[in-house]
Amino acid sequence: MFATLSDRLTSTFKNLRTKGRLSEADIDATVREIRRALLDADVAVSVVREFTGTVRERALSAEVSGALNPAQQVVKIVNEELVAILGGESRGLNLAKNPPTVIMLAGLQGAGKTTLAGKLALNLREQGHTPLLVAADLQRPNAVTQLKVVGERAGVPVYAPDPGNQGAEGQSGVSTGDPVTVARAGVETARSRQHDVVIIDTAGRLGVDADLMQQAADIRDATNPDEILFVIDAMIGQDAVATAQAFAEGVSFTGVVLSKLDGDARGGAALSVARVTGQPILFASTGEKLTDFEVFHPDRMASRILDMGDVLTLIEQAEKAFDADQAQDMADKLASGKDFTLADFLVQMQQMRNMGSMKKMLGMLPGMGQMREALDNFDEREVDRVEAIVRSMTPGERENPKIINGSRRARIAKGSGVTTTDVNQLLERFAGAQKMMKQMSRGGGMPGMPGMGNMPGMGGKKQRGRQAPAKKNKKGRSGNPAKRVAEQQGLTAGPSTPTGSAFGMGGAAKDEAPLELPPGLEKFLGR
Ligand SMILES: Nc1nc2c(ncn2[C@@H]2O[C@H](COP(=O)(O)OP(=O)(O)OP(=O)(O)O)[C@@H](O)[C@H]2O)c(=O)[nH]1
Repeated sequence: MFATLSDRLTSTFKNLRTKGRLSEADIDATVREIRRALLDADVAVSVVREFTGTVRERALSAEVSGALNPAQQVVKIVNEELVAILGGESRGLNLAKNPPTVIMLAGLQGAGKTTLAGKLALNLREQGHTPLLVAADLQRPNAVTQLKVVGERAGVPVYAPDPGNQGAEGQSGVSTGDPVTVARAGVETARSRQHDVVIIDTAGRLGVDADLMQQAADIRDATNPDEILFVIDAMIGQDAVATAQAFAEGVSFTGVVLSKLDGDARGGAALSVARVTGQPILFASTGEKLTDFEVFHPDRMASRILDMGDVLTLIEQAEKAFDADQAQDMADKLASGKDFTLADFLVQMQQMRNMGSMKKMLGMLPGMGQMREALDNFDEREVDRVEAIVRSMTPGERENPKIINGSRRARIAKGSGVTTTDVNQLLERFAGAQKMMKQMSRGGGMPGMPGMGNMPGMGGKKQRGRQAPAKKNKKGRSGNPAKRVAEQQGLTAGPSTPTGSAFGMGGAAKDEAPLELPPGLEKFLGR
């Protein structure tokens, strides 16, 4: 995602001086590089012009402040302007006062609407809503079946016209051939069956055409949606703007969903659409699986583009995947001085797996752009191999790896289909990690990371009482201290994942000094 743009921008900033003042020539040279990088990433020309104009103006008039050196000042400006073109503030879905909330999806063929319908439905269901999917894409022969499959995976019912022309889900009088009638009947069904959200999947076409727009507009008029989400493939490059404008005029959408953000596309659509249409990007689709779905936050996306990581999204995904009680039990166990065992490691690994692709997760850490090659070469199967090795051990061996002698190692290797060297390496690495964990739980801090032992929540002091799982409180603020501080400051928080807490690591405390720049950026600029 934005790999090339990210590399180009970060290498531009690296060349900036960190002392003295930037001359006009320095700023012009930097702005030129930024312009090229954005154009090469397929960002719309009008957006690039506006963006670079503002950055130049602000960089020229920036006061030299004691807190930031000139390079940091430019990065800060670019970061803020990126957030602005990505839409500034993020907003959630507009939910109807009188349910059901009607959400209509629109976009070109293959944009990812049907897939998105399933992802959104799952996401809403997980939040306690009771969505109903409506198959109003009757253009493509397989679209209804596809939505049914997606609905089944998401655990969400689908209202679809009956192929036998008996109507949808046994209802009579619904023609298979009329998407407007199906959409209207779908909303009525949702109302009568008390679904609080209806998601209407509509047909796409290869290109923008009058029929497509008319059909979308007719469905809109028949169902009066609370949200019309325009789904756009982030890989379509410069066509994004014309397509978005056509849909904005044709159906007047209220929000954008970027799909296929996982591709190594240049990603220009992401950076152009919100600005050009004036409508916010609400969600991002980042893969083919139902869980490859994110709420879009302009500030976090800007942070990723500038290789400053996206630790908040990482934390949220961890919160979803991790069992808070299990994590707390682990923290308690370590704080009481007990060893972290291979059985614990297995549990941790399973929870990590629930978070999805390791590569994607690692990519959200600050500075990972500089390790892209290593990341690209990261073999997800390595995790499978490690798990297979641990699973081939007996419970006794997992509790006490010291008993694993030569013959046991050979047996484990055979059982897991690896070599004895692989088993040896894993045991060595594990012994090192176990030692580190012990040191941390005694308050010695993390080896090689001076001062971390003094961080709040770190070290051997047992936290009093059970820590509440990192969920939002009644005011909608995060229960996670690091996240709460970040929310208050509008910044990306330092690492404090449930895995972290499982290892006895807390996060930033509430009374910590305010950060001026996201931690990733500070690290990147060597502050
Ligand atoms: N890599 C990737 N593939 C995606 C993503 N979203 C959708 N796809 C794939 O893109 C293809 C088209 O997605 P659909 O959801 O069928 O698109 P659609 O907009 O409903 O298409 P029509 O019904 O023909 O209008 C499918 O193969 C999906 O698996 C994504 O975020 N990342």
